[in-house]
Amino acid sequence: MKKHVEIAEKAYWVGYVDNRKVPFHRLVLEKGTTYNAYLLDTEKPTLIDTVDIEFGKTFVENLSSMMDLEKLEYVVINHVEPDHAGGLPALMSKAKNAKIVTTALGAEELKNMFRLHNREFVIVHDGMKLDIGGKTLQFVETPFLHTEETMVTYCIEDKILYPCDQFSSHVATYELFEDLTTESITEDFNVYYQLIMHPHRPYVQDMIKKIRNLDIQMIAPSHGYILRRNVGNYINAYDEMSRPKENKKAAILFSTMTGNTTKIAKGIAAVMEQKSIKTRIMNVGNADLGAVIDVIKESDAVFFGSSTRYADMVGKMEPILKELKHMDLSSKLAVAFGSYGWSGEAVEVIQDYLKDTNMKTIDRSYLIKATGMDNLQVPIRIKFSPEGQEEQVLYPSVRAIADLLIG
Ligand SMILES: Cc1cc2nc3c(=O)[nH]c(=O)nc-3n(C[C@H](O)[C@H](O)[C@H](O)COP(=O)(O)O)c2cc1C
Repeated sequence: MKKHVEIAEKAYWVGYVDNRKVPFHRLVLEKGTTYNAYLLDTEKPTLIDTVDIEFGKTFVENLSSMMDLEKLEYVVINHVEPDHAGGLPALMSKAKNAKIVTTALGAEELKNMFRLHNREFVIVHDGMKLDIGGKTLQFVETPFLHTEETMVTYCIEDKILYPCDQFSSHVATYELFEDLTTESITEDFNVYYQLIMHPHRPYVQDMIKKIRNLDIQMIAPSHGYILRRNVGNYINAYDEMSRPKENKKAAILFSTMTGNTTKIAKGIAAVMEQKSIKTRIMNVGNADLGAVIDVIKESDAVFFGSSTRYADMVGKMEPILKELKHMDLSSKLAVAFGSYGWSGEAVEVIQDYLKDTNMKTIDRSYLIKATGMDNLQVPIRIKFSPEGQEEQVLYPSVRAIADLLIG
């Protein structure tokens, strides 16, 4: 197996090919994968990403046979997950003078994960450039692709984009370059996108806007094939696959005593409409049960809200919820919400009813697994009036739900 491969002048692949069936993110990667790291052998030698934590020692031995690691100036970490940053502990013990180049959040996570508090960090912000002596790197922050701290690195002289997880495929390739394989990589490329990137679809659109103005001749990701033929097609494919689905409909059904839950319902509607979701908002206080059921049937997502009065729901929410378990609603998302004063039992009672239906009932666990974001609160519980709490509690969660709906 080759230990390094030249990909451009003074730029080398120095990764590791893992040809096992690799357990990863609750999946088994049947075709294995690669952990692609790159060495830019300039006046200020720079490494871009490392390999999986399991292969850190082999990686460092390989690099040591190529260079004196004390001369390594920078280690760029695009993404902290241990299948890319996992070689850092082994590397940094030998690369005594190297500075770690990453985002502010990336630095915090790396310090805590690998006990690197005493090492020097260069904190990257969007658009920042770094002269590495003969080549210039430019950094673009791409949050949530794959996790929140993520960025990509572009080498201006070589016109190479190093996007870490983005544009990857899980294949244990020895050819390394897509144009050297006889097999089509389309399925592996698309499956990878669907599994890893699509849950963060809106961020893919943001990333594409940011990289569109770069002259990219090669994409050197951190898993699978390096892309240097029709590179624009791969960027267009991400653009196409991440476009929002149109014509989705939501209904917001609620009961209230004094109007606080109405305000929450209106806040939810505003966010949904910003995402071009056709939204119907309905106080079920005086509504006919049949009419409410029709609205539920024609919606793709339904929010059920009530304030709490003596530890229970108010108004006519209960008869509606009782109907749901007799209906086939398996294609629909369901969300509970409500205003409360101190304990907010109504929201939990709604949630109990929803879990007894075949709707996809969203809670915090569902959202963490679907989006990787841990700052969201669903069911949506708001103490008294939502005014002033929208940006912290209400809007981020509703935006994430809307993105699931149009994703
Ligand atoms: C008669 C009454 C009973 C209430 N009981 C509860 C309760 O058991 N638990 C709770 O968390 N809040 C309770 N609250 C507080 C309300 O849920 C809170 O004021 C809420 O913001 C009202 O929302 P709404 O305007 O949408 O009805 C009660 C309020 C009233 C007036």
